[in-house]
Amino acid sequence: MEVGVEGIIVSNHGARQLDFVPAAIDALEEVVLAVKGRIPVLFDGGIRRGTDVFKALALGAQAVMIGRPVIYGLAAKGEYGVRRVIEMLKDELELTMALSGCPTLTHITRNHVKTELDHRHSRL
Ligand SMILES: Cc1cc2nc3c(=O)[nH]c(=O)nc-3n(C[C@H](O)[C@H](O)[C@H](O)COP(=O)(O)O)c2cc1C
Repeated sequence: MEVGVEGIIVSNHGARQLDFVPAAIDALEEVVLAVKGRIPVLFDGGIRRGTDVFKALALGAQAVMIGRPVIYGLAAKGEYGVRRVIEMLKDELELTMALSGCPTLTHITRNHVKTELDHRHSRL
């Protein structure tokens, strides 16, 4: 931020280069906490269903991006397949929000998810 960065994408590039790097989802919260809301934090890597979108938003991402799922949709059914993948993610996210009592995206909070770290702290 000191050098003028206007946003951060938390990503491990789909773990394609180094498959032993930490999962992007495990790095997300640390980045969000460091940024303190000053710039947008986006997230990608491993988003496969609406519940994954919900979790990333709960951990503080402003938005998520997807890579392979749209490629799978494209390979299976062309343009229609890409549209279906996006529709499915949207429908699943909306269902997850409804089941979690979140009428809008801004209602999704950190309290909606528990991480391994939370569990570890609760045992101390
Ligand atoms: C076929 C393919 C090529 C990619 N090429 C690049 C690349 O050249 N540079 C890069 O930063 N990320 C690249 N990525 C990673 C994506 O930008 C993105 O971070 C990743 O696909 C998101 O994870 P997901 O596929 O699990 O949704 C590539 C991903 C795929 C599937």
